[in-house]
Amino acid sequence: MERASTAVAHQTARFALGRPILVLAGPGNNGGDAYGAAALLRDWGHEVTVAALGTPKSGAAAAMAQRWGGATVALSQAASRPVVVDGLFGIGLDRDLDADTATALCWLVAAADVALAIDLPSGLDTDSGALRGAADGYTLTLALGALKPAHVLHPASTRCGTVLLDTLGLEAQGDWRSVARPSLAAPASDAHKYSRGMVAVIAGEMPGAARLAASGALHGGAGYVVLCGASGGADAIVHRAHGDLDALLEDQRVGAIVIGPGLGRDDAARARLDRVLASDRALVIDGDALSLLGRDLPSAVAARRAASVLTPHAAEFDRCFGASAASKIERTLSAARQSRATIVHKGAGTVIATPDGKILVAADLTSWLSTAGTGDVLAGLIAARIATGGSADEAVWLHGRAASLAGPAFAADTLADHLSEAIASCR
Ligand SMILES: NC(=O)C1=CN([C@@H]2O[C@H](COP(=O)(O)OP(=O)(O)OC[C@H]3O[C@@H](n4cnc5c(N)ncnc54)[C@H](OP(=O)(O)O)[C@@H]3O)[C@@H](O)[C@H]2O)[C@@H](O)CC1
Ligand SMILES: [K+]
Repeated sequence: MERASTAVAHQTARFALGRPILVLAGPGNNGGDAYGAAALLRDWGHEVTVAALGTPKSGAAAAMAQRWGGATVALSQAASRPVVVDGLFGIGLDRDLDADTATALCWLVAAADVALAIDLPSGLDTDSGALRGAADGYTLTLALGALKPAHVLHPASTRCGTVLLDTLGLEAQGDWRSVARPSLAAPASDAHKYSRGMVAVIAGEMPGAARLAASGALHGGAGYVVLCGASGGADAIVHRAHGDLDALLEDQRVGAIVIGPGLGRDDAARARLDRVLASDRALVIDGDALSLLGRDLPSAVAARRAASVLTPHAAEFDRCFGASAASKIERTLSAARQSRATIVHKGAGTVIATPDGKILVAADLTSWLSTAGTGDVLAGLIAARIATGGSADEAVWLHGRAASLAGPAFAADTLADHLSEAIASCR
């Protein structure tokens, strides 16, 4: 707590630039950090007011309140100040903020020029990222010890402002990371279309979706893309008939296969899916393929010899793994272990988990991605990265970057056109 309050005081001083500071102190150790920071800031010459909610419950927090030693006002009576430091609740919040607390907090944060949250904005559920009365408008959140799921999971992450981490010298190593810009090399000087990575996309009832996936693969860096079961367009994608499926599955040059976008859910689709699942090719399983398998998916995929990547959105995830109140991070990790597959759990805040327990989170994806067809492009892009020796998280980063480059209200058809520029930024 000494280290936490010192870190909070330093960060507050950097942003306050001499302006009056209001510190909000709750009853737990988050409040302890707040009292300690208030005492330091006062000792450094800042004008500090403390608004208290309840009285400190732990010995450490009580000691910090004693160190402050000055007057406190009740939260409900606090006047706004240009700088507000929120130390009401952190990771110990276990129920919604009551209405009076939420109202006072929202008003004080909105009225401030700078609002800093200690560890987390008060009123966020740490593990699930749900809102439990939190205010909007924080400038920054100083995460203490380690990042928590609420810092990256939607909707909580949208309330944090800029998140800074102070590890406080603790060994609280998180088992997850943020998806980061990958380093991608240009193809080797002797590369040819097959060595660059060959991707096959299996089409079905709605060939447009499969074509989007093929386009994602082609523009995502694959050297050769086959679209199986859809007729031609004027591009570099090679078209094959459904009758060629078995030959494709035997072709050792095929580095990854996409199945699901526009596949359909009839008997023919199911038969194709079963043949593909039985192959020893790396698979990206998306859309209709996930829905066709439903609750049989974990065992069907776990039995495969080759790598599988599953790309469900929230409803598909529930369909395959069942609904649960656990956090998106926990659920995705458990699903990856169960199915022995990499899971790209899409949504506002995409969570990626691998069977060996690696977790990556992409928090800051543009909300313009929420349009039909972008998931198809992602499925093809993942296949391209895998076929070229890369990983699903590289594809998630490139997809997010291409979406940012595409600007507002883009159509999925044009998303792949921005992948070249996204890849160019990965040297
Ligand atoms: N752990 C570490 O390594 C470090 C932790 N550190 C700091 O400690 C913080 C965690 O402290 P914490 O565990 O005391 O929890 P905290 O968030 O202060 O609140 C719990 C209190 O609130 C209460 N309460 C709960 N919900 C409520 C509600 N809706 N409305 C009203 N009351 C509610 C609950 O009591 P209850 O009423 O349930 O009996 C309890 O009294 C952490 O975020 C970080 O800042 C750093 O100092 C250094 C390293
Ligand atoms: K807080």
